[in-house]
Amino acid sequence: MSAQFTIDPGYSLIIRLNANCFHLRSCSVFTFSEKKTFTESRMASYLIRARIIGGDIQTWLASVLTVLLFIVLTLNFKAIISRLENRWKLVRAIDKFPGPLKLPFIGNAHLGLKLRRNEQGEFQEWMRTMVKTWGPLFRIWKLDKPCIFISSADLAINLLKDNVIDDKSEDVKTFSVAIQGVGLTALSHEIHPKHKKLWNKFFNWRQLKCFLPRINDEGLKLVSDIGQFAENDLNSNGQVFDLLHLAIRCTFNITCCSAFGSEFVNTISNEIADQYIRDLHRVCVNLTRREFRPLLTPDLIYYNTPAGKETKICAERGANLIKEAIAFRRNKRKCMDQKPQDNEMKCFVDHMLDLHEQGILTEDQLVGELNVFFAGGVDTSGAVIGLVVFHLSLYPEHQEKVLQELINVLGSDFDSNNNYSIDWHTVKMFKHLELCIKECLRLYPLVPVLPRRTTQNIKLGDGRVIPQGVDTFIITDIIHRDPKYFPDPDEFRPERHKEGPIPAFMPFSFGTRNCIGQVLAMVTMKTIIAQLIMAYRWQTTETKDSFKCLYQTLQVPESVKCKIRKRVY
Ligand code: HEM
Repeated sequence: MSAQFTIDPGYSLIIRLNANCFHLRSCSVFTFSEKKTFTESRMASYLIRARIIGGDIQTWLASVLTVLLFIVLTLNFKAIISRLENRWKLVRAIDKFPGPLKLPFIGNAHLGLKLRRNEQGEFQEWMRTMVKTWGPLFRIWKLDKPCIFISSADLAINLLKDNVIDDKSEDVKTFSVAIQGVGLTALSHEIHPKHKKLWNKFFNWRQLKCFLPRINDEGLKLVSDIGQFAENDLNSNGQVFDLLHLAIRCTFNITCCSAFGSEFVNTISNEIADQYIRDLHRVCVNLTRREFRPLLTPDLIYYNTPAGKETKICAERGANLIKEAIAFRRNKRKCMDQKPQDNEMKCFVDHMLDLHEQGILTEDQLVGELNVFFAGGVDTSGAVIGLVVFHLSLYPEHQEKVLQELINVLGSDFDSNNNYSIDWHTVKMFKHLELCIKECLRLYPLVPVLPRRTTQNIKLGDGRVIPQGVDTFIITDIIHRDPKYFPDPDEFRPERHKEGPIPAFMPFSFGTRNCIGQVLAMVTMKTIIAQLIMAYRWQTTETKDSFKCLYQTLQVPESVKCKIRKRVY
């Protein structure tokens, strides 16, 4: 006799489909409006129906997904295997280079935790210790990403010359996104050449010559501004002041003028300019720190930390200034009868707006390129002016030599009112000054680490390979003190550059990603320093050992404490 089941009205028969491997809510429901009695065989037929029309929507979805996943996995099996194989090859290739013990999942991320929290020197010390411990070619695992650090001068020269590390490392790209400045510095090696050509059209001699009068004016303004600190009495104690900020403020105006035109410079108050300089500094410090703490890599984590929030605010303020400047120039162009022609004083924004109007640049690219130009020009030349004046104060014999050269070159242009202006022709004749600038850039390269990425597999002499797509950092700071190329490397000896270019000297880098602003920077630095040296006799209260640089994206002096006395001719 078969068993019987009774179900009252309103009750449901729920049949669970245990066959389902996902253990989802895989049930079939039969609801009855009147009392029902089933025999065992009838119940079995319900069971079969339930299996056939099978479960609810999730069950169907899960089954479909399973099938799809299966198809995708089968089709991509080869790709997955080849990815795993590539990863394995990459790990094997990178681990042939020496480096600290790597931990599972985090690699060497824990090393960043050891960095001291002070800004000055922490990364330099870290870098020097690593080079001492692991040699001129070592690797670091930043979470799962490998990085190769190079401080061998010969290898660096070859890599830069052969243009095989012409992409930019991940951190440059992150940096550019953070400052809303995805421009020339961060572009991938595929599109970079096209944009460099666009920039090069602007950076020609004729164009740069047009900026000299403005550079002269800003230099004279600086000379006049620091007049308040000058001592006339030979023996009295002069007032000590910090030249660094004033010099950066001067190059801020020069960059602003070459980027956006002199009308826009005149609309910028001291507060806004100072704020921009401070913001740029904070962003550089914060983002460099972030690079050394890979656990802060995800934006979601970083931008919720105090440093991340500060970075965002500072970067946004900077980008807004650039957008304001573009809007200002657009309005100005609307009011102009004629746009400036090529042989007239054209600022960088005009050049870029022309390209935008021709459909060559998008609005984002326009903002990005101008942001890079501005950030690239503000902190750089100003910091080096401070650096050079400090060294000329520390080594009075070189200050005297520079002065004699200036007097010889400028001749009758050099009148008693200090109303001299330096032209394109004379600036090239400041030879000893140029040697001093080069020697300062050797001892304190402004970009102490060149952050690149390999664009192909690079086979080294000993058979090891740096695979394509690996972040590669060239430590110019150490290369510039290689005794093979620079005997007595810690000595300030400008004459070492007299014989012509030294291959391991790379303050502006070389190859396709070299500094596009180097001529503008050199002309600016030479003009301003010449004016400062002609107007005043410089002394410093610091010593070679007490002088400190901040070592982050850029290596800039912490301060340049000086005393000056007006020169009488
Ligand atoms: C003393 C002053 C300067 C120094 C020492 C300097 C140094 C450098 C270095 C070393 C690089 C190459 C980084 C690399 O190889 O990865 C570079 C790139 C660059 N610099 Fe300068 N720079 C200076 C001034 C300027 C100025 C005044 C500007 C602009 C107005 C500028 C704009 C740029 C740009 C746009 C790049 C990227 C070039 C590219 O990727 O093709 N720099 N600079």
